[in-house]
Amino acid sequence: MHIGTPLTASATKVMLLGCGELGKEIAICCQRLGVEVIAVDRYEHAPAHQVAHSAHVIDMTDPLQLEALVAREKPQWIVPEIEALATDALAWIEEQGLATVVPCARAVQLTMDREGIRRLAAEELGLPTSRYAFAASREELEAAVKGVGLPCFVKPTMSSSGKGQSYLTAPEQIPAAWDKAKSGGRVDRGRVIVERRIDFDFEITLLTVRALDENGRPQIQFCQPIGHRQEQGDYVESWQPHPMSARALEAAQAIAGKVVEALGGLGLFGVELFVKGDQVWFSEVSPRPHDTGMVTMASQLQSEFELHLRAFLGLPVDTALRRPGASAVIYGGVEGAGPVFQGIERALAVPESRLRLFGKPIAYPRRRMGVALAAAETVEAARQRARRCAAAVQPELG
Ligand SMILES: Nc1ncnc2c1ncn2[C@@H]1O[C@H](COP(=O)(O)OP(=O)(O)OP(=O)(O)O)[C@@H](O)[C@H]1O
Ligand SMILES: NCC(=O)N[C@@H]1O[C@H](COP(=O)([O-])[O-])[C@@H](O)[C@H]1O
Ligand SMILES: [Mg+2]
Repeated sequence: MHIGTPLTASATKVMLLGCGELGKEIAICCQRLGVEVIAVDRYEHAPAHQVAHSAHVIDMTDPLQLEALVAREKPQWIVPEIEALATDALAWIEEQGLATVVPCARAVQLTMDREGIRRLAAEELGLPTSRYAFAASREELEAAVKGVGLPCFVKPTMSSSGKGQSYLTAPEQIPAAWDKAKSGGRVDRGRVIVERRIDFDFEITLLTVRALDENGRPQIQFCQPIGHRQEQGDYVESWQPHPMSARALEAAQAIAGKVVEALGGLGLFGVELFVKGDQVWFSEVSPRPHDTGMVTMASQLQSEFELHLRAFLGLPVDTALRRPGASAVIYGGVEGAGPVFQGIERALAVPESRLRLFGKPIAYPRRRMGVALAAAETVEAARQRARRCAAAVQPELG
């Protein structure tokens, strides 16, 4: 392929829809290859806005605003980075041949909506998932919870990072769960999914890359499994590789391969799986780099962000592990504008550690503001280092 110089008529242009921590790293990878980055998000000074050639603030769930911006900027590639997007507009843009949606518009439409991806995985592909049902009112939710059984999770159909999610152990919790899903998701689509809780030993993200091989044919490759720990539906710590039995790994790769092949397009996908013994369940999949996959910046030859970019540009990819690694989340802790971070010297004194402070302009207690990364001889040592590094960083209001 040819890469045109940024800001020239022949520029290779990528439009990022969503400019959080994941988008910021994609933008940096684009910059390194001389690819022009148009960064779009719902608020000003989002992390990727700060490292892009141009920045826009629009309501990305409004199809008209999205279509107008694409018509003006004429990117070759559109890279969705967040769930809350007018995905039908992306399908229209792709259909009109205006831009290539990464990995492809259908994959984005299906995965950004829990109903689309769950029905594809369970009903069309026949993959093992938790029991589930959908509901569009409080009364339907009551029936859905009864059908699925307790304990269960209630989640808005369009959300991420645990937003609007509730864990139910008793029927009395249903009204509050409905209200939380309506008000706490990234977008209120009026529908929720009820999922029976899976009693797993551990959960993993299997980063799965669909990239062109040397003959120009799409081929699937896997990264080593990433283990992670979640609190309130949001990841707090991840590590790679996560040890698992050969049979479980084989089952995990088979599930991830089927889902990604069915979604299609070129790019990296974060396939979330639950594992108990040799048994594996599909949970969900992101059509883009995954938050738990930030660890790959410490553990792999090519990070998940570089892999995503290389894959959709049609460039060679290498999913090899470099060294065991871990990541630990740094939360806002405080609430307000212009947070500053104390303790950086102490944090970076941890061997083989690195920090990513995202530059989000506003902090709130449970907002992810940064991540500590570390590598070591073993996963356990890397986890300790990442945790130590993260714990040393103290966000404060400036
Ligand atoms: N059916 C389930 N059984 C057991 N645990 C679950 C189930 N659904 C969700 N969880 C727990 O909650 C976490 C978050 O759920 P899920 O991934 O669906 O939310 P999310 O909002 O999409 O989060 P993210 O954007 O971080 O992936 C899971 O990683 C898992 O720890
Ligand atoms: N699990 C999905 C995920 O991690 N998404 C990441 O969080 C950002 C939103 O953060 P914010 O809510 O703090 O603005 C998104 O833009 C993306 O980078
Ligand atoms: Mg998830």
